[in-house]
Amino acid sequence: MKLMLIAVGTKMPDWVTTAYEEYARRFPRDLPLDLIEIPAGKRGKNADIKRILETEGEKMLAAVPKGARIITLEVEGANWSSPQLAQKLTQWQMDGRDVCLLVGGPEGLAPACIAASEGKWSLSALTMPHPMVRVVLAESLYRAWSISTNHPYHRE
Ligand SMILES: C[S@@+](CC[C@H](N)C(=O)[O-])C[C@H]1O[C@@H](n2cnc3c(N)ncnc32)[C@H](O)[C@@H]1O
Repeated sequence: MKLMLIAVGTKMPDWVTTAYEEYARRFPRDLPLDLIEIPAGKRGKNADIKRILETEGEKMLAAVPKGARIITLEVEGANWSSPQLAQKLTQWQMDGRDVCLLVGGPEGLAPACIAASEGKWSLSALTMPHPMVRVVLAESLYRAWSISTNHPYHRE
């Protein structure tokens, strides 16, 4: 099984890329965390935000492999503790389907992505900038993996 982070936004600041890769590179071979960046639509003065969101959503869903489980990152989703996330990760691994984690852009996720979601995950009740979400998500999943494998990274 693989984890795929499908996120709106390219050209992240260096600190985001460095921090994200610091965690992403730690995942084991049998559970890689792959990143697919979806270019954000141009948000000019008279931009049609609804259309931009729809286009971003279409591109995100097109990047999801057939049969994969879609988890959307949403402020109003469910809060999972690290041990709960570790349980979810173990269940997902047993189930064998790839897991796609969808992170929206400045206006959030397209309705089509939310409709396709099999689980809504909130990292916090606070709204975070989408570059920050990548970093917190990668660390949280890495910690969950470390709990599920008794790796010493996670200490109570
Ligand atoms: C800047 S936020 C979008 C804010 C937008 N006003 C909204 O309500 O969705 C960009 C993306 O980051 C993710 N995000 C931001 N904060 C989050 C949180 N606390 N938990 C989970 N995902 C979050 C969501 O996927 C969101 O679509």
